[in-house]
This record gives sequence, C-alpha cells and structure tokens, in this order.
Amino acid sequence: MKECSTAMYTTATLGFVVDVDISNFLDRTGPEGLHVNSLAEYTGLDPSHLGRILRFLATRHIFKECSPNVFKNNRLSSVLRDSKLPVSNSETQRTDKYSSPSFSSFVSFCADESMKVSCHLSDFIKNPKEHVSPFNRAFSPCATTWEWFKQPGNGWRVARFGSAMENLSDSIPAETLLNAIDWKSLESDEFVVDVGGGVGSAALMLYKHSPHLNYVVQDLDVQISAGTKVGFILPSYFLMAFKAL
Ligand SMILES: C[S@@+](CC[C@H](N)C(=O)[O-])C[C@H]1O[C@@H](n2cnc3c(N)ncnc32)[C@H](O)[C@@H]1O
Repeated sequence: MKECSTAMYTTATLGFVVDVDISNFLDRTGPEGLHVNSLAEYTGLDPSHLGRILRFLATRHIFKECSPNVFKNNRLSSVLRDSKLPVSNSETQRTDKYSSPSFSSFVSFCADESMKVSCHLSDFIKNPKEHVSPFNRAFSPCATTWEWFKQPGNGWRVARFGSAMENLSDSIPAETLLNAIDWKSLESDEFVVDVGGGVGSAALMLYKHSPHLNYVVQDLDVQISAGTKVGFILPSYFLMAFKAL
C-alpha cells in the first residue's frame, strides 16, 4: 500500500526525465555512462536535482547508476528515448517534438494533464455540483478537454496527446480487439459503433477481419476529417462516419 500511495513520485520523475530528454542524452554516451555534471551542462539544470531524480528511478530499475552520480540507460529507460531533441521550449518546436508516435509523449501526458486532473478526483466527487468533471477543477471551469485543447497555446498539447495515442494503439496487439468477442458470429445487418474512435484505425482493423458488418466511427469533426484524409475512414466500406454525439 505504501508503494501505491507514493506512485505519483514515479510518474512525476518520469515526466521530468522525458521533458528534459535525459534518455536521449545518455544514449549518446558509451557504456561508461554520463556524470550528472555533464547532464547539467546539456540541460542547464541543477546537477544535484538531476542526481537525486535519476537515483530515485535507478533504485526502481529505470536507469543504472554505474558509479556515484554517473548514469546510463538500461532496458527500461531506453524506451523513453525519442528521435528528436527539442531546441527550445517554443510552441513550434514543442509541437515538432511530438510530431510522431512516441512512448515518451505518453509518459509526458500522464505526468502532466493526467496527474494534475487526478489530484482533483476526491474533491470533485465530494462536490459534484461545482464542476462537471475533475478536469474542469484542474484546468478550465467550463470547457471540455477537447475544447480546451483547441485554445491558443495548447497546440503542442494536442500534438503530444496524438503522439501518445498513436503509440498506445501501435503497442496494443491486434488480437486484443479481434479476440474480444466472436465478431464472425454477428449477423451482416449488425452495426459496430466505435464511440470516440479517433481516425478509425481500430474500426478499419476490425473491418478487415469482419467485412460483413457495418461500421460507424463517431468522433469530433477534426478526427473524422483526418481519418478521411489518411484513408482510414473510407465511405466505400464504412457505412457512416459521424461526428460527436
Ligand atoms: C482517448 S481518445 C481514443 C481514441 C481512439 N479510440 C483510439 O484508440 O485511438 C478519445 C477520443 O474521443 C474523442 N471525443 C471527444 N469528445 C467526443 C464526443 N463528444 N463525441 C465523440 N468523440 C469524442 C476524441 O476526439 C478522441 O479521439
């Protein structure tokens, strides 16, 4: 129970290391690893903060401390590597950082929006009339997450969320969906409705497996038109593609 109660420290420290690209920097060194003073030079951050955070994770088998204050990647920390390093924190460069699917985007999203929202869960449930969701307590009193994402300055968050979701879909084996129920046993006049189905990738996979069914992908305008552009949502074999409910 103590581990569960303090799980947020792991999320927070992981969020920090992906935000400042520690695994990428460590990946450029040999098996001897890199001293926190060098990491401090690369990142412009306090070496004592870096050392304590990396040691916290290394004691959980994420990163390896080769000698005091010298760290290198191990199998777990290697999954946090990205293909690109940000040059600065400008919105354009941050958006560019999240332009392709990556696990580090998922970690960063979890440590940012998800963790900040989850802190409000208890207060939200105890005072349900005050807000529609914990998200509204944390970020924006009236807008939904999707409306808030569209607000000026949040473009990079949208890019990060998209990058995280794509990585998540790529990492889930097709069998998870294909074996979830016996799709073949459904009749040909039946409908499969994917609510919040994004660009339609899951529905397309299912269509290829069970083309006798009718498919409806329901999502916001922006997702439906993106799905149509990349050819995931094709009117020829998807009966309908609706926007939001
Ligand atoms: C967590 S994502 C899931 C995406 C998709 N199922 C996948 O696996 O890639 C949630 C989705 O819900 C969509 N969404 C948000 N509000 C919606 C609404 N009112 N009606 C339909 N979809 C909505 C978002 O645009 C987003 O694509």
